[in-house]
Amino acid sequence: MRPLTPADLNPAILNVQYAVRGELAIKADELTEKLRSQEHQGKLPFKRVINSNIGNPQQKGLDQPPITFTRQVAALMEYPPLVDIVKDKWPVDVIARAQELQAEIGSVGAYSHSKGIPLIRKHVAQFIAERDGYPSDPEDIFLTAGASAGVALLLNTLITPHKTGILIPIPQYPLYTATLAQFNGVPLPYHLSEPDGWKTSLDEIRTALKQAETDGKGITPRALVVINPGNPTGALLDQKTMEELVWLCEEHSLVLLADEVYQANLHRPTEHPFHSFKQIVRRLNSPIPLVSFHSISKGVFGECGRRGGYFECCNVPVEIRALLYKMVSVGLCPPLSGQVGVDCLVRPPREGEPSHALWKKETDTIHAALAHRTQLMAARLNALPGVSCVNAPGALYLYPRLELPQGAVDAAHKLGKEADTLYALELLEETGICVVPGSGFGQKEGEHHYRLTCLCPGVEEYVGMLEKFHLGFLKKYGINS
Ligand SMILES: Cc1ncc(COP(=O)(O)O)c(C=O)c1O
Repeated sequence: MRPLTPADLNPAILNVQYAVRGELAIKADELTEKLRSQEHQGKLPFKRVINSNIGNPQQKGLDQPPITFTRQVAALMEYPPLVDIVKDKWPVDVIARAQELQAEIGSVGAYSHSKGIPLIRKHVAQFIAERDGYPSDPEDIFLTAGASAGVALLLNTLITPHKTGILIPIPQYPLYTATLAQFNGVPLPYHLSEPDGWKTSLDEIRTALKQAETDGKGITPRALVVINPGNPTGALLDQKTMEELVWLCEEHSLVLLADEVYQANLHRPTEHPFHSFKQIVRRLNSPIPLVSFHSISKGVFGECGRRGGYFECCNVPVEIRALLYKMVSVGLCPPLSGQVGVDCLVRPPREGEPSHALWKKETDTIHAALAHRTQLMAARLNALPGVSCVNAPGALYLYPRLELPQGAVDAAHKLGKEADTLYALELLEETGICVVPGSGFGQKEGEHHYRLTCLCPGVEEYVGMLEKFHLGFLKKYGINS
């Protein structure tokens, strides 16, 4: 029998790249294994690997605690007889919530409706209506296994192979480039403006559209992806830019895909508030098709392993919604534990309810820690020679820019790598800190960045390690004069 080789596989799969779990993450796993083995005891220059490469808040070593309310409801959903043990100990609103969901769902071990449990979709619609001040229809809501599943479904649905252009921001979360590669979509990159705090530039988008029109490849631009708050940049869109983006979608008949998974991660909400695209589209009375994504993975909820999220369709014709329903039904249903998580996300305890005080204390503490770390890390990174870093107002990341010595660029090229990859690899080998090089998110030729999360506890020690490494790296490769 002839052996199976990668050449036998779907070539689109071979083109998929996903840096967040790429070379650096693989190396980090190897180092974690080494730290565990007797043979390498004491031989590495650090005691633990710090996973700063991925927004995984509850990861071991980062230790962001789960929200008690969510876990109590989830526990009762998993094992309803638990109520006999906890009924005098846990708040009555937790028990009432779990019983309400049990009455609707039955066992979390059963398949549900393919779009998700109707009652939970109703709660999502109520959450959206309250957030935006405009009604939302539960029939427009699809619960998903995280936002990623929704994004993949929409891209797969919109793409006619090799002909469909999807406008994506650069830098971007590599879910988009990876999924476009998988489904043979054509990325139409538009650059965010770093000197303006990673602002979204309409001119850049128009340039990308013009290029698609004139390059003779017959690409039809079909959708505009906007990530707000941004990953990896943490930038937030202002309402004026959002309005202009909606009009641009009208002008070019584009579907707007609004990735809003970081909507609750706001470090300076008075100065940089979040506005949903749904609100802007409704306020402008715009007819553009909009699909917006949200998730239980981020915010202060951080339940990313539970795989829960939703998307809302707005101005999407009923027959297209029906096609989406057909496609999700092929996968049967999103995980029930994720759906329960979505219910807790969109229906937290209200003021006056017994669980509210603890919920507020826990969520306030996490928000404050994320904001503090972001602020401190940005200030300290900015004080380093050859580093400039936008002090991100949102999301879970910083995306510092590096001016690297020519010696480092040359050394990296000899290894067939980008200089920021070399920087990230050496950072990992010397300190155990795992970050993602900017090449994984897209950047302009000759630029270097890396993305790190603001999820690491012990921020003073952590940033101290980054500083020491950076100065040593500049010395090793010769500081540019
Ligand atoms: C911008 C963005 N969208 C979507 C996702 C995927 O989130 P989920 O865990 O809900 O699939 C992420 C995860 O990091 C993200 O950063």
